Amino acid sequence: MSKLSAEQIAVYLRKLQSWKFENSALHKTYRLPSFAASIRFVQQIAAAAESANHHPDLYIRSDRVTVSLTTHDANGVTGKDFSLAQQIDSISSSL
Ligand SMILES: C[C@H](O)[C@H](O)[C@H]1CNC2=NC(N)=NC(=O)C2=N1
Repeated sequence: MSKLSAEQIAVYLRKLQSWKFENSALHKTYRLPSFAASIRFVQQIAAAAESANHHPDLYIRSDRVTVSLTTHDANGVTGKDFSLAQQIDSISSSL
């Protein structure tokens, strides 16, 4: 899968909620009620990542989880990143 152009990324970003594109990756920080909830959220993200064979970078800081997505094999953002971002948003809305 080849990386998306800046124009394509801008179009896809409008379909997502509060994701940012920076340094060739998608980023979003989620607020959770507790550190334990952050860990549970990350476990659900991990399951979705394994199913997709597409893995985010995760930064956990107490009640905040920052998700960063890029496609290593393409050295940029691809449809796989947007697809997993949508899955992670739906996980967060079902918490
Ligand atoms: C061999 C395996 O399919 C690849 O390494 C997968 C695993 N997870 C991945 N995750 C991400 N974010 N980008 C990739 O290019 C990628 N490639």
